[in-house]
Amino acid sequence: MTTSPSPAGTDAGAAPRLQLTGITKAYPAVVANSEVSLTVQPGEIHAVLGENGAGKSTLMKIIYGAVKPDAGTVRMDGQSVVVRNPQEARALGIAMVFQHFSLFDTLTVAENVWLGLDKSLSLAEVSRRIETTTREYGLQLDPMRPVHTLGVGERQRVEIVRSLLTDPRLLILDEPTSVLTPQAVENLFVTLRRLAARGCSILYISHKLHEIRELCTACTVLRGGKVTGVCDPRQESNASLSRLMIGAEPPALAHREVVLGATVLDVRDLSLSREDQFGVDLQQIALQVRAGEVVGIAGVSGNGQKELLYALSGEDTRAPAAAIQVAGQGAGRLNTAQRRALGLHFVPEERLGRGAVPALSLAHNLLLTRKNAVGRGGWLQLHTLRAQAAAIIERFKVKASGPGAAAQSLSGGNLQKFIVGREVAANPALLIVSQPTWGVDVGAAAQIRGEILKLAGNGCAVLVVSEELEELFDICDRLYVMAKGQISPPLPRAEATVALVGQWMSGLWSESVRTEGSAHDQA
Ligand SMILES: Nc1ncnc2c1ncn2[C@@H]1O[C@H](COP(=O)(O)OP(=O)(O)OP(=O)(O)O)[C@@H](O)[C@H]1O
Repeated sequence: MTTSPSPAGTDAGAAPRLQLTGITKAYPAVVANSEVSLTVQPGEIHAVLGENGAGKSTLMKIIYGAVKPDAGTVRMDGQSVVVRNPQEARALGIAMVFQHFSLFDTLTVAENVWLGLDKSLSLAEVSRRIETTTREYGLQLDPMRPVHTLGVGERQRVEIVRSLLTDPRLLILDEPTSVLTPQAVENLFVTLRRLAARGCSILYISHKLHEIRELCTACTVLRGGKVTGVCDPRQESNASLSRLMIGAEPPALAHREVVLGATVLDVRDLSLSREDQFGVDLQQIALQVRAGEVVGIAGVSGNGQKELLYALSGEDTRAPAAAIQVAGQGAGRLNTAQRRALGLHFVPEERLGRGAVPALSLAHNLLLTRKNAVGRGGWLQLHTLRAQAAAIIERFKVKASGPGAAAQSLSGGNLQKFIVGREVAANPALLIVSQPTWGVDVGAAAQIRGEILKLAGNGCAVLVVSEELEELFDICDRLYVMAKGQISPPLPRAEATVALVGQWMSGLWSESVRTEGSAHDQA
């Protein structure tokens, strides 16, 4: 263990809320943290910034007692502590919102929150507190909903509310805003500033540089497991933060000429009743995507996107055949494999579980969506699989020990790059992708968006479902907005403004279509 001074350069006075010194953690294939020092003052909102695989999540899990460091010391309020598990962390007043959720699907929101608290409160009291907290912080959440009926954005809200209820002294948020709408992000920031003003320190991981500059007053940058800089993000630009983090600025997206081909996805009058009590009924959905264009679906999660994606991907086969046409064929009743045979490839929003099997190698994970390495008699051509996985790793710059690495050993952003890469590299005729750059760093986000545009340039029809308006504005030629199970008329990119799309997110498109220009933000 070392006793090197804090790198933050903050002056003495009250002891730092958290002080890490010389934290090191090695995995067989990589040193995830190497001699990391980090100091967080009471009431400080401190960003941890770094490219995918830089070691941010590992460091946070060490603070929270979920991963044991090989070396280094942790001090809370000047006292040396050894946090052996999350219970001990919570006893010290440390709360954490994870990048991957740790919720029980079959239980309700209130039951999940209750499980994470000490059991001095009754379930009814926990439900009441959830209602008060969600109201106070403007986070919509029904305590009685079973978690399996929630979209990812809503699940994230459960995790955030669960942490808030513990009244933490140090709150760790690992990419909390990846699936929140701009309004929800603003609400969250109000919450976090209020918490900080009360003296709670916050460690904030995000790949969104403008958020870090808006919210955080200190920032530690990691690269390859080492601290490469400590700065005040308010004094930095997006470009300078990018340089600190990846050594360069992300490349600008190349502008492209859109050459439209035939309609590849044609959804007409698609109505489906919800399959569970808390789902959303799809009502008369109509949308088209032509070869060569990128079409976006904006909207707050939980407005039918999940149900629509299930119906489009073939996980739900209840739609009338003609309601979903893929490449001119009625596909409503086809399963996922049959739709894939028509050229439809799909990237779901949940990376682990639906997008990848965590315990399997990257090479074997290819088998989920492609069969070209399965030989006659069903024998696997392992060398072909490996070579395909290696090509994706290389092309999408996925940080992994190789094609044999288990999906769960990858950092969140690197797994996302691999899954998107797997589907893009399959050269689909129709790519449907949900939250394409969720959790990836600025360099990788630019790369994934570039690959999506290139695919469209080569004649692929692309449908992107995203809660990030900026992303949709960046890559889409047309936009639809989903609200309450319905879909808006298409909106050309040139006519889409944040205010108008915000208004449509509350389902108010018929009014703005009638009284053009009267849009004001009601979302
Ligand atoms: N359980 C594990 N087994 C093996 N390697 C691991 C494990 N957990 C993390 N790693 C490796 O440690 C490195 C750091 O991962 P970590 O998840 O901390 O990165 P990160 O900065 O949070 O990335 P991201 O922004 O993509 O979430 C990566 O190379 C990752 O593959």
